Amino acid sequence: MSILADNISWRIGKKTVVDGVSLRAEPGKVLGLLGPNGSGKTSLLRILSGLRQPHEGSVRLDGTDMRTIGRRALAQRIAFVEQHANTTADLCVIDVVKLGRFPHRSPFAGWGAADEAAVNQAISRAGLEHKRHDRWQSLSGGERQRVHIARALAQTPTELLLDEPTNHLDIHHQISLLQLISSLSLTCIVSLHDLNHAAMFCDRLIVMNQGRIVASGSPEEVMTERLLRDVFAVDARVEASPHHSRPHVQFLPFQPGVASASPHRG
Ligand SMILES: Nc1ncnc2c1ncn2[C@@H]1O[C@H](COP(=O)(O)OP(=O)(O)OP(=O)(O)O)[C@@H](O)[C@H]1O
Repeated sequence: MSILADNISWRIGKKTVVDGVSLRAEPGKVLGLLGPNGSGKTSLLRILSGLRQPHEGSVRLDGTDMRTIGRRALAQRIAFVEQHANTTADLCVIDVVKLGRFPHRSPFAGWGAADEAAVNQAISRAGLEHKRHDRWQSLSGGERQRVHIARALAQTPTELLLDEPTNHLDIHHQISLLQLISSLSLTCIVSLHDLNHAAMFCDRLIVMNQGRIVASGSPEEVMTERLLRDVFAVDARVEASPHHSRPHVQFLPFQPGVASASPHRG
């Protein structure tokens, strides 16, 4: 067991954004978080990362209530790559990645061999060796995204949470990032919009709608034509891929003259 959320809810004003969510994320497995825009994925990830307290329910890390774990101890084990992460300071790639070591360093300890190894491995895994001395401001959106992922890996977390990490990446880097995530022996929770990538690389999937979990299970159990119609308001055919045997979704065009029902949001 690694992350266990029990019946958590979070509200803003009168709106319940996360509504009675329970989940379990396990070491060495990738849990995919799916759902239409505004269904509560980011809000849930912020709670699971400890950035936000749920109004109801609890999150446990290896059985310990997260509220009783100090900020530094939390930062030593959970890395969270947010969707619109930015860095305004005038830093180079290597400096941003080094920030990932911050939770592990004491004020009196110098930069050690473990720090150096973690940063180098993270830079290499994110495919950024040739960019390590480039300035942050000179990077493209996708390169910046990969630097944030490298910073999270340099943190050497046991839990890695990523909010739409493939957003700005070209297809090569999307696939290589998801392959990297699925090869790590960490507890990973990743929100994704690409349903085929989710089916290919996640061990289990959770689908959210209006703050609630409406489906969970293996990609085969979750990725059904009915769910795609009911939750995402798309007509699609789902078949086992002959190449990787996971479900593969083929989307059909909306019928002319038939208004597509957009997913219902609160
Ligand atoms: N701080 C906030 N103030 C007001 N509304 C908020 C706040 N945080 C979240 N919400 C609302 O809660 C809902 C869920 O937002 P959230 O960002 O968690 O959804 P999401 O599933 O990650 O969406 P997307 O796929 O578009 O990134 C949205 O309607 C959003 O506007």
